[in-house]
Amino acid sequence: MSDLVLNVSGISKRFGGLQALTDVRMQIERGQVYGLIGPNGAGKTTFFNVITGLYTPDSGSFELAGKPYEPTEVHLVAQAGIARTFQNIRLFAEMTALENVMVGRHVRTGSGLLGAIFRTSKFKAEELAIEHRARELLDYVGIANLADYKARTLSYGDQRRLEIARALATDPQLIALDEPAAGMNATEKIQLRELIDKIRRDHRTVLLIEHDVKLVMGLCDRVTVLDYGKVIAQGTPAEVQRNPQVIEAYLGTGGH
Ligand SMILES: Nc1ncnc2c1ncn2[C@@H]1O[C@H](COP(=O)(O)OP(=O)(O)OP(=O)(O)O)[C@@H](O)[C@H]1O
Repeated sequence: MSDLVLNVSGISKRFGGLQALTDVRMQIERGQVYGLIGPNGAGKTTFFNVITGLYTPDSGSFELAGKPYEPTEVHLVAQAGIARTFQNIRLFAEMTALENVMVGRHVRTGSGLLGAIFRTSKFKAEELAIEHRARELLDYVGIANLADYKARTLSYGDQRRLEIARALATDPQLIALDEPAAGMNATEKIQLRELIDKIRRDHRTVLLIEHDVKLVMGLCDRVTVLDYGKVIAQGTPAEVQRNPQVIEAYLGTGGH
């Protein structure tokens, strides 16, 4: 039996007169790197925003790891098990790399505000554990040496790695990466690819929106192609690349 992490059924979203998503369906299995591609304005970001609670869909439903999942409020999304990065990096610029990851980890801890105020022993032990895990994650994404630097001083590629570390810190069922390769140079892209590969080898599940078709085709297990908010193809990269609708709508334009 397949192990579905995210089951998307019939998601539609309209903005005024614009139908941004129409009946989008998708099934993402555990351990997959799943690509979502499409020309500009196809609805990729809208879909991300729907699964991460920023927009409410007009119709359709989700199941996350077999349970109904209603992303109604942004802060509940990480708790439910979806972590994301953003097209325009959103780190806490004045906090260190380590502190940024620790913030992500706090989603999974319990001693709460009173524990923090009174600095209970449970709170202190928990903080130490959080710091330990955050350091492990910085090491995992390859920037352990930058732990004490403010996020804003990191290179672009390292800031993207830090965002991924922060997302992983929430122990997500699904990590959603919104154009992680945007603005990266060739070397950074190779490193990013290696990192996503490693994340998959560790049996984590990744949803990837990306304009870099080469990266998507080389990395993803399955791909969904959106055009004008509709799914026009779904399958392995090889299947999708052969699909005439895809060639016409997207790959044929050569512009992405
Ligand atoms: N908040 C909004 N209000 C109105 N229209 C919106 C809103 N968000 C997105 N849209 C419209 O919905 C359509 C899909 O946009 P979306 O940003 O999801 O596409 P995309 O595939 O992510 O594009 P890109 O590759 O350019 O980022 C576009 O026509 C866009 O103008």
